[in-house]
Amino acid sequence: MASVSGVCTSSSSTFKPERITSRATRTATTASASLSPSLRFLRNDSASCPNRSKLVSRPCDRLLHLRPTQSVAREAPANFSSSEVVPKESKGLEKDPISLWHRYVEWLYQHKELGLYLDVSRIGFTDEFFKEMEPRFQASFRAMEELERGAIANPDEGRMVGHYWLRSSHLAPTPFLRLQIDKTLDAICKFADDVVGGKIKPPSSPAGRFTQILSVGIGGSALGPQFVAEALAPDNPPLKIRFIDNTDPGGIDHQIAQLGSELASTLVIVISKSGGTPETRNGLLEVQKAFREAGLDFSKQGVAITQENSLLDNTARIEGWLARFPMFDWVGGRTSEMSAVGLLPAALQGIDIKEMLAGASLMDEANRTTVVKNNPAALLALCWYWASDGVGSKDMVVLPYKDSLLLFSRYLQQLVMESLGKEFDLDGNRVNQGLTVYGNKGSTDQHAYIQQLREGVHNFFVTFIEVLRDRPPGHDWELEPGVTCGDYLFGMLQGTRSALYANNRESITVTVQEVTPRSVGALIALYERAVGIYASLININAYHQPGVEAGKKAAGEVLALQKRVLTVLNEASCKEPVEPLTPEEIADRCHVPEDIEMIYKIVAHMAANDRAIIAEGSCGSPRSIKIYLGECNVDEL
Ligand SMILES: O=P(O)(O)OC[C@H]1O[C@](O)(CO)[C@@H](O)[C@@H]1O
Repeated sequence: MASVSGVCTSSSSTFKPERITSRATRTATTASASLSPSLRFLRNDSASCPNRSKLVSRPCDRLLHLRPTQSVAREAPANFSSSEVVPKESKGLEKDPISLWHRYVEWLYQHKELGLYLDVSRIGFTDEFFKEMEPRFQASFRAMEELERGAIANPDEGRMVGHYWLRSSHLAPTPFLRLQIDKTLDAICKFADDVVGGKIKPPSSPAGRFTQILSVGIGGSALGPQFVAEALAPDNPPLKIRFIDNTDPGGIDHQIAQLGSELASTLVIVISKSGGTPETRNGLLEVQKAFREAGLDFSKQGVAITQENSLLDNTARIEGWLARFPMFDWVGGRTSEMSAVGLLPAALQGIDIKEMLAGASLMDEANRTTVVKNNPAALLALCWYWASDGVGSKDMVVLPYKDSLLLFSRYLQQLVMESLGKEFDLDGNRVNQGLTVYGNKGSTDQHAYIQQLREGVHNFFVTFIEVLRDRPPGHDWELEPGVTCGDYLFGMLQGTRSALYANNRESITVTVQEVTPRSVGALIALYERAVGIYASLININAYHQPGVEAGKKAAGEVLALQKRVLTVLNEASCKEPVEPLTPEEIADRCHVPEDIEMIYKIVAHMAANDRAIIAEGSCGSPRSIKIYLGECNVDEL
């Protein structure tokens, strides 16, 4: 790969993962030993689960049977003895501090070069569980290996899944793909260097160079860049970034208004893999309108990141936009942070993208070992499976104790939930799988919902993200004798971890030295692989999102219905005198009486936006209203 100077500082690295080993006697928790007989049956009795011994591809039926038990627990009345309904894993966690210390040391994973640690000691999986899962992990490692070799790992869409190649192009299955990856990276670096260096400049800005980025995209075409900008952008980046990630006109207006006269020095990056996502298209049209109104030529400031020949790509090509970068068919939106989607905005903000790639590559390498205890992604998947019974029975609360990692949980929400939340498994069985992710940051959340986590409904496990370095060297000070501000943050994390565990709430802790491009790249890669391994354990396709289509289709139907409503209203409004209509009358004239409720909502929305007038009644009593259009459009009659 050509090395590029400037914003794309090149880095080389060698990899040597290392596990902290200990001669201390292993004392894993014996959670199951102290469970009631029936609860122990639920967790450990493999004889009762015929599939258990040959668990290669689907969650054990026995585990699926946990769902009713848990809904009983949630719905139990206040006077119901909680000990009768508390799920099995909330009991019997190891509490002896010395045994816990041994468990901590025994299971602690360290990646020396990345300065990353993974502590799974506060998840109560047993040795038996670990052994039972081993063959399934070996199967998932084989699946990951095939995926990396270019297998069609997304069978529904007939696609390869190649986000791992983006940071190690030599692994791409064909020379053509390798070339595509390397060429794109070089093009990103060159473009970013030229923009930051002022070689590529906006045509009519007094600043004489680009000062702002407006990123238009949604889902995987926004969440990674948002997370990385928050985590890594310097205090004074060469270009500041803001996002339009919705079709909310108010939000779009706000972003454009905030840019003000700097619109003239704004680089607009429109990101959409498919190139046809309505929210992104709308954002683009709104921004183009703002450019027109400001007398600016959008094409000189517009950049597209999309698949070749998509609608967006063709638009950008025909209109002669400033630049176009490819998204590859084999990279999914939610795993696209290391493609042009994430790398271009990052490089433009002065973030060292080669370090991000190096961190991800090192993490991928570590996750290729087939020894579960030495494989951090597998350890995460193991914990998720244990904590949520392999069926998502518990939610994953992600708590980074670092402001700059605020958006990590939001980023993970899509990565995990769009990947794992599936109705059917790969064999076509209805499984309704998933793993719910939420969280913001510590210690802030301690003053919000952690009260419930400690004492309320026990439907979660926590992942703490710890950052050891509080501030850059030389900036720290003691705000009271012997104690810094960062010590408080550290204390809050450790205190919460202990307090939750004391109340049988399990947790994982991921620790990094600092928030750097390298550690952020590694974190992304860690979770991408954990999702892949976990998906394989539960036998689902992590790389498609059929469920999203239903909402998109329904939205399209609403808009089609609105057009029919407008036609009917226009006809009535062109009459002399004007004929205001009730929702029922509109529904009848549209020949869809069954859509009356939606028609009411459509006219109420139109009235709220001065596009229709309520002649009689009020929206509080839907049957009472009569509505017409303020203007009659004769051309449409
Ligand atoms: O990049 P696109 O094609 O605009 O899609 C945006 C997002 O929409 C989805 O397809 C569905 O919500 C996501 O998977 C994707 O990240």
